[in-house]
Amino acid sequence: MDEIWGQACIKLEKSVGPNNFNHWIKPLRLTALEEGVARFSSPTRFISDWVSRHFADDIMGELSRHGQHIERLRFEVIPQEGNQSRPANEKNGSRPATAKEARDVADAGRPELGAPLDPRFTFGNFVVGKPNELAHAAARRVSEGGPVGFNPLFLYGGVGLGKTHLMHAIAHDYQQHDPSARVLYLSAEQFMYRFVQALRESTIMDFKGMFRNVNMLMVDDVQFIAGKDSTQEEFFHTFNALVDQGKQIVISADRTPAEIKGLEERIKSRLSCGLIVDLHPTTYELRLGILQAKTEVFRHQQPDLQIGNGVLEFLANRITTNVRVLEGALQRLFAHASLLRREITLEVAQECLTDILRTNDRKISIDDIQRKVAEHYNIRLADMMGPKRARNVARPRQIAMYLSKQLTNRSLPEIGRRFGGRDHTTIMHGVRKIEELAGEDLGLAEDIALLRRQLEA
Ligand SMILES: Nc1ncnc2c1ncn2[C@@H]1O[C@H](COP(=O)(O)OP(=O)(O)OP(=O)(O)O)[C@@H](O)[C@H]1O
Repeated sequence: MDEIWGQACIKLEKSVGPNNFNHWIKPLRLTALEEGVARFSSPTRFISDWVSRHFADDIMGELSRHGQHIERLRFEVIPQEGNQSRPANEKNGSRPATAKEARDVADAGRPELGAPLDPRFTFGNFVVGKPNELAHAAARRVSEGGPVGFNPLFLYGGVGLGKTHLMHAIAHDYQQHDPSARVLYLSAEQFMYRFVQALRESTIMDFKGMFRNVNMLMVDDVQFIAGKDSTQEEFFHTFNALVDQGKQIVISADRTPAEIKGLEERIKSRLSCGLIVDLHPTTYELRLGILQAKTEVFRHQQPDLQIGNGVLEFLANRITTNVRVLEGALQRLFAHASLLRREITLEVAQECLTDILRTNDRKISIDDIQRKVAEHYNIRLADMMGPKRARNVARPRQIAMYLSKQLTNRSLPEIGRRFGGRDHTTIMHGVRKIEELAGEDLGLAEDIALLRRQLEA
């Protein structure tokens, strides 16, 4: 049995990755193979549930490749010593989940319990620049293992700036330095989900055992547990138990611990004990660096990819919100280029990314639009807001309404207010009218395209 399982394990470690393997599959023992059923012993129910949900196909496939025809897995929980006892430094028991927590779990349906690591999120693929150099250096230091002067490492920053990427990179490298190390990475939402599930299924000791047995715990988006009292409490105990054992903790959030409303003071102070570093909004240079690096990778797969001069610079200039959007834009351009087998020129990029560019364009204001349109049609700026209904005034006003809708993030009522307190239905009518007319009148369509280009320049 041990030999068959040993051989299957060699393959499984490759197919599910070392982190998943060490966490979930390694603790299992194959005890019997009979009538299409593989029987295992597992130290906790948590592990067996997880394995049957996530890795059953891999295991059955692997065993079948070794001459066994396996259709089902069965688990018997045989607790290892210490798993049933309450951890020594745990003074409080677990509070029952609050109604809100139970509801959140129910609302989430049946979310994935685990969080596999993304193989693309490595240090090698992380572009370092001024805004993220400190976070990167701290992450590198933690990933080397050994005693680290700061625990936890708390990474924070706005959406899509690389927090998750850095956390996965830490986990990859840490695991590489010590392949037997157990790294547990999950989002705060998953932490809550697992906690509530453990309460419901009376497996809380397994839950505690699982979390206290890791070498490194990484919790992403910790702001999620704000206001969730029982989860916070459990998190607090887990945190303390690990820190007491000298285990490294890495946390991420969208703001500093002090700024997370609804987070208990004692947790805020614990989270602030280590090193708090932020990922600043990207600069033009960093965005360009990221675009160049990603283009380089893509060029390896598709050597004939042609990107015209200035396209990457244009994207770095115009898409300033977050790296995820920047990546999405680039992916779309690559897909476009490989389908049409055409060089990506500046014009192609502009056309292909109109929607992304539009929502990213914060620089265009309704004021700019009104001014530009008034100037173009030679009417007074005041006529944009005024009541005149003569066509030579009303039409440009509608064009300005249309462009305001297209080029800014303003809602119809907001646009209405900026056009002399008009109702949102008037704005909607104006927008539709222009869409309709532009479909029939080439001159008007060209006028609009010209205005748009001038505004976007
Ligand atoms: N410096 C960087 N170099 C290369 N890729 C980056 C960099 N920063 C971010 N990315 C990429 O941008 C995308 C978004 O990053 P990530 O998911 O890590 O953001 P996040 O800060 O965790 O966002 P959220 O707040 O939404 O969780 C990922 O695909 C990531 O690889």
